Amino acid sequence: MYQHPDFLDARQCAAMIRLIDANKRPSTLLTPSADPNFRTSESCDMDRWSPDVQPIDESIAALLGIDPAQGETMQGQRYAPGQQFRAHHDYFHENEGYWAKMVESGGQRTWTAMIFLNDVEEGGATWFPLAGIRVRPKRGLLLAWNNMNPDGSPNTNTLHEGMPVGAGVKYIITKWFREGFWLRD
Ligand SMILES: O=C(O)CCC(=O)C(=O)O
Ligand SMILES: [Fe+2]
Repeated sequence: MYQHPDFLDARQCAAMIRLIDANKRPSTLLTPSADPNFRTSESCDMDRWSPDVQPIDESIAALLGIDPAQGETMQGQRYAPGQQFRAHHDYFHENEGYWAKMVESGGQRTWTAMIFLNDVEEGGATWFPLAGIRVRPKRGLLLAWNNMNPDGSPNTNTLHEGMPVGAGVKYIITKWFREGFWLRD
């Protein structure tokens, strides 16, 4: 797992927060969970062609050395106090019903990049219980990790959780990359 402090400046973070507040709706899951509190945040698509988003989108791809066309639509996420995203992997489970659709949209997820857009008063850390890493929200801080092992198999040690916010509101953007092309012409 890599960390890049101050990847975004205060102005860029504020612009992303404004877009999230304007467009947020309840977050969804690819596979329904038996736990109604599995993912309680709100999310939105960040339009990759909008003037505030495009430079950020492209700078994340450049940092990772990945073609921007392999990147899914960036997600904005907002967690109010008590909201969370319980432990999960970002890679797809190839035995699930959704997998055929994912193959058509670029295949497996490889890298995840996420950026904290604000400092949070209490809680809201991103926790990797198997890797033993816990990162507190810090405005502008980017985290990146590869969900795959070198041989292309899913790295189960990337299990992670967006811990419940205690006080304040947590805003992040998340960018997932595919092994193939998400965008095609
Ligand atoms: O909110 C967090 O800290 C984690 C978010 C996350 O895991 C995701 O967007 O896939
Ligand atoms: Fe995740």
